[in-house]
Amino acid sequence: MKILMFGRGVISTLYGWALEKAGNEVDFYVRPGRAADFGSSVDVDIRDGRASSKGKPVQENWPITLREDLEPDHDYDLIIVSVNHDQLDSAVDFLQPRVGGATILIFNNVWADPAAAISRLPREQVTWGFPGGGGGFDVSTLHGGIVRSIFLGDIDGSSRTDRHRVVRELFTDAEFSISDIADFRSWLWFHFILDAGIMVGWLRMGSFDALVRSRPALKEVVRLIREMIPVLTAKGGTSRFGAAAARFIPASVIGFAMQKLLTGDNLFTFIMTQAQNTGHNNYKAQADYPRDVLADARRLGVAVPRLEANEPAFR
Ligand SMILES: NC(=O)C1=CN([C@@H]2O[C@H](COP(=O)(O)OP(=O)(O)OC[C@H]3O[C@@H](n4cnc5c(N)ncnc54)[C@H](OP(=O)(O)O)[C@@H]3O)[C@@H](O)[C@H]2O)C=CC1
Ligand SMILES: CC(C)(CO)C(=O)C(=O)O
Repeated sequence: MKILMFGRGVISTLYGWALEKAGNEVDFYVRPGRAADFGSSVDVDIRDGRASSKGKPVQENWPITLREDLEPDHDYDLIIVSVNHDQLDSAVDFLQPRVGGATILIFNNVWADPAAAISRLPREQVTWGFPGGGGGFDVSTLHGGIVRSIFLGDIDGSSRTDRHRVVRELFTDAEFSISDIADFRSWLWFHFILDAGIMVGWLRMGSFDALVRSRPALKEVVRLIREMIPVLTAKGGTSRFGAAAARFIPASVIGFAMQKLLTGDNLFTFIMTQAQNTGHNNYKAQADYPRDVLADARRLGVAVPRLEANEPAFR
């Protein structure tokens, strides 16, 4: 398959690498003028969790093809968009006259209404997913990892199309396993709330390491997540299993489980540590999550006193 990764960010590079190794042709679209900054290869220093749960170490210099334009009659089969949630609008603006016959996979956080966010694209060409991996760039070296699982979801029937099936096959052929999510809009919003809670804790404690070492700080993250769930439902989402668990299981129990997961010798901890150590999550990237949830809470009249009390950390 001929694939265009939109941007040369962390997720697009990780999954572009995996998909090219699986036999696909992969190019990157970058903003005009950026190709020279990025150069013609990436130093990859990652763990590949498809073969083993701890991840097989990979270190290589990977030659890549960057392009600074995209003609409307291009012949890409698939365009994978993985940008920061506040960049999705501009990505859609760019792609709207240039979709051609390609399937678009939106593969990032979304806090807007997903259907509205892509309303300028041909709806039947759009599929939805979310990465399981992550990390960050240290200058031109990519540090992080991919886990075996990726998420593919349904928004308004999008998972019943042939295009969705082709995307599914692409990832399974590349040795990924798929977690299918029926109500992906609620899943995306719950995931965003999780990130918002973690980012408040991270900002307050000064680092991800400090956050995961502190049981009280993790407990506070759980309480924040719990408080934000009504924002998700006020937006029209439903309280899924994760949200229900966050609501009814005591914060101390979830805090304990989070600490076990986030300090353990596992690929997830490794990925988060790489994201932290490379400075991938700068202040803006962290503060955007709780700030956007708070803005919607205020707009929808949902009381979030705990989040408001933490506002100085992310204003
Ligand atoms: N990194 C991680 O550990 C994880 C990230 N995610 C999620 O995945 C998504 C992507 O994250 P990540 O890859 O880390 O982000 P990055 O900031 O590394 O990558 C985004 C890339 O998209 C480019 N881009 C954005 N808008 C445009 C545009 N209009 N034209 C051209 N290029 C554009 C950016 O370019 P520029 O720099 O020039 O703006 C950047 O290179 C986010 O939603 C994130 O929350 C999910 C799990 C883990
Ligand atoms: C891992 C994290 C919080 C930051 O890198 C992220 O972007 C995500 O999970 O959505």
